[in-house]
Amino acid sequence: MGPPPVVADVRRAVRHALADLEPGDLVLVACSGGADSLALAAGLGAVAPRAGLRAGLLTVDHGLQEGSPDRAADVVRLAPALGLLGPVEALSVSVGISGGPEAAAREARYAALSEAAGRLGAAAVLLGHTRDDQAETVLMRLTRGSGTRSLAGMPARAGLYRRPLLGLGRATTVAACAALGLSPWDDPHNLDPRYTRVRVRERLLPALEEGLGPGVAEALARTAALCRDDADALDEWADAVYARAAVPDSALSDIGAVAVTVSEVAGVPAAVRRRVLRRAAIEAGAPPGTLAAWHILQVDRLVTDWRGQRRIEVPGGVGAVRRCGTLVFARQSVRPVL
Ligand SMILES: Nc1ncnc2c1ncn2[C@@H]1O[C@H](COP(=O)(O)OP(=O)(O)OP(=O)(O)O)[C@@H](O)[C@H]1O
Repeated sequence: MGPPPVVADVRRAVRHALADLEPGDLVLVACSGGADSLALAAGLGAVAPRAGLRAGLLTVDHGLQEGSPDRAADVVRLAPALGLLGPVEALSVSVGISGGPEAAAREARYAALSEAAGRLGAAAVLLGHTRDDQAETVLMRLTRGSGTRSLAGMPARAGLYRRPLLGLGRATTVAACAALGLSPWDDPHNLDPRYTRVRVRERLLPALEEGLGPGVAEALARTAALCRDDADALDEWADAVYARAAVPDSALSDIGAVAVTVSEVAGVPAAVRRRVLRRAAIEAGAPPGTLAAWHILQVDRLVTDWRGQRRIEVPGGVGAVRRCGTLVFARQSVRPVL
């Protein structure tokens, strides 16, 4: 008799996500002890031996909640029973408060996971995000007025990180844990309505399903996948335009400034042009995370309708300045040199 269907679903998803790895490669699962990452850890433990992969586990103790060291210790103890026979580590991080405790904890967590993965020579680190997490992410971004790249949600792969469970619902991971006799940890944050994500999960999505019928989460996840394809195509197009439009001027690149020829970008579709401008701003030093769509819309007006307006400031102390036939992006500190 095979495993219960929900357990088989998780294993299939893990197998599919790891299909390109070579025997002997090390795969680590980032496990909080919650249902999603616990089901994922069990899936990895079952799949790795047959694929000839080495499998280990990382759990992060943010030190923000009472009992979190005990939770981390429980996860570490459980790992061998799940079939994870490679390195298993509990990583302690100290979390600052800038940008809110949620964002700070996430940043510290990814830094610790990346450091450990590098030190241990891992070929991949698995994260337990599910289709429901994806739907919540897309809904939050939709209501902030995002473009296709942002509506594409979380990628199945980014660098070392992989998200094998993006095609499965949270109900599957909960059922898989139950079928395997595992007791996931319930993060009290997951019920705290001060968090936007909790309100989206507990109130907004249920209200949407009540009003519009079931399947909203699946539909949002499908939208993310479609947006990803569109965004990838537009990025490729924008790369080609950028290669033509960027002015090869060593005096500019020496000081980290970037210039774009206006006539090369003026005639291309707005979605492509905005991507070119975004890339130029980033190359001049604007931090991608804080560069919003509306910043780029303002910069775009320097191309399409610039009478009167010559300069737009974007995050990171970077300004875009229209100078005759070019748009120059430069940090404030180097502008006097220009
Ligand atoms: N304390 C932890 N230790 C190890 N891995 C963790 C921890 N917390 C979260 N993760 C990993 O991150 C995944 C997503 O967790 P969660 O949804 O709580 O994070 P998030 O803050 O929304 O993260 P993201 O920025 O990736 O969306 C988990 O399934 C797990 O793989």
